[in-house]
Amino acid sequence: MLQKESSNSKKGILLVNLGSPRSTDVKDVKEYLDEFLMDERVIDYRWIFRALLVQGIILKTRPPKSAEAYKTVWTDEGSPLIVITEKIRKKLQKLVDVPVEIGMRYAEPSIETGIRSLVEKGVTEIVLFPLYPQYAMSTTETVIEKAEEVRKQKFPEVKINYIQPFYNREIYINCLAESIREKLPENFDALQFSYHGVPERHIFKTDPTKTCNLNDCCSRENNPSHQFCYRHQCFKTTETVIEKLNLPKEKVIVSFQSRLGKDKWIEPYTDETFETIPKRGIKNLAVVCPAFVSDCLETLEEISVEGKHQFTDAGGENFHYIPCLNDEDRWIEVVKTLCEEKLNEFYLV
Ligand SMILES: C=CC1=C(C)c2cc3[nH]c(cc4nc(cc5[nH]c(cc1n2)c(C)c5CCC(=O)O)C(CCC(=O)O)=C4C)c(C)c3C=C
Ligand SMILES: [Fe+2]
Ligand SMILES: [Fe+2]
Repeated sequence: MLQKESSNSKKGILLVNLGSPRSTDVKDVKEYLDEFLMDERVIDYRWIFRALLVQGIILKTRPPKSAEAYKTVWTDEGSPLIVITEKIRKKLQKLVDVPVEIGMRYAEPSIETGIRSLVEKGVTEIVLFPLYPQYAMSTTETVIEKAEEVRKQKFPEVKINYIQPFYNREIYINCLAESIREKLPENFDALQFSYHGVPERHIFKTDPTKTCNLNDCCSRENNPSHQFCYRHQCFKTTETVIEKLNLPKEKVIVSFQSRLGKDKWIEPYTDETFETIPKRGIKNLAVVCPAFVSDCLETLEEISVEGKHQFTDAGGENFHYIPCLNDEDRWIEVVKTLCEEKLNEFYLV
């Protein structure tokens, strides 16, 4: 179906996610954080200042704390993020007749490892799928930059076609809405959409129009800045999902989690929201994290464990975490459709 008989080229799919440390040992967590935070698209300071902050400050204190957090979510098979990405791969592989591999932006299996595995199977044309619904410099952009660097240096004969952020694709929104609908508790006072945050500066930096003011601009229809505005894309995801769910806006909260450092990140902050909403009468809360397609440290520990404590300590009664899409069959169908669209584009060029 997807392999063209007459073509000499062989196609393949690479699913790319963020990546996790090799193990929960402090030295492995340190190595992972070093690679992650020294990425100029994550901590976007000049090299010398980034090195001073990351190697001089963060890596001196954070690794043991992060390692403890990872221990609370680690499974016998390994990091949830990698285990779930591998499950997605296996299910997708059953539905398509081209090889499917995974690659992580940080640590192993790396993007290079993934491309190499495909090349060893004879693949010359790759559809690379960054598994992030919304665009961010620290996610989609860094994945594409890294893959291009690896391709040019190690596999110049290979072509790569990139799947773009899919927050505005109806098939994805329908899938997410259905998944949430099935998991919502019968009674809840509010549904909170908690997205991973980014520093405000990142939004300004990637705005080609230099018009986004991080305010009403992000919610306005048809603004050319939206293509690279993570904040807009998170709001749009929420808006279209709640429309499908027929939920009134008054019952919905949007917030941004996981901030790091002293810079101003996009607001409101998830942890502060958990601590203030019980006082506004919200005692029964459902929470979903649509910036992640697979559960990971940031959902399983920061939200389901820490977030629940923050909410109940502040007077909240019931905290219901709604898992990510993970390897749900309807999500695998969406992954397949998005990959097939890009595989077919190879035939058009
Ligand atoms: C939408 C996805 C993500 C964005 C945007 C993002 C930006 C971002 N993250 C950090 C710092 C950290 N993130 C950490 C973990 C982590 N981040 C994402 C996704 C996004 N990050 C995921 C899926 C995970 C979990 C990985 C896992 O193994 O499960 C961590 C490490 C954990 C910790 O020590 O807290 C850090 C650090 C920055 C600075 C940033 C944007 C600038
Ligand atoms: Fe915006
Ligand atoms: Fe992160």
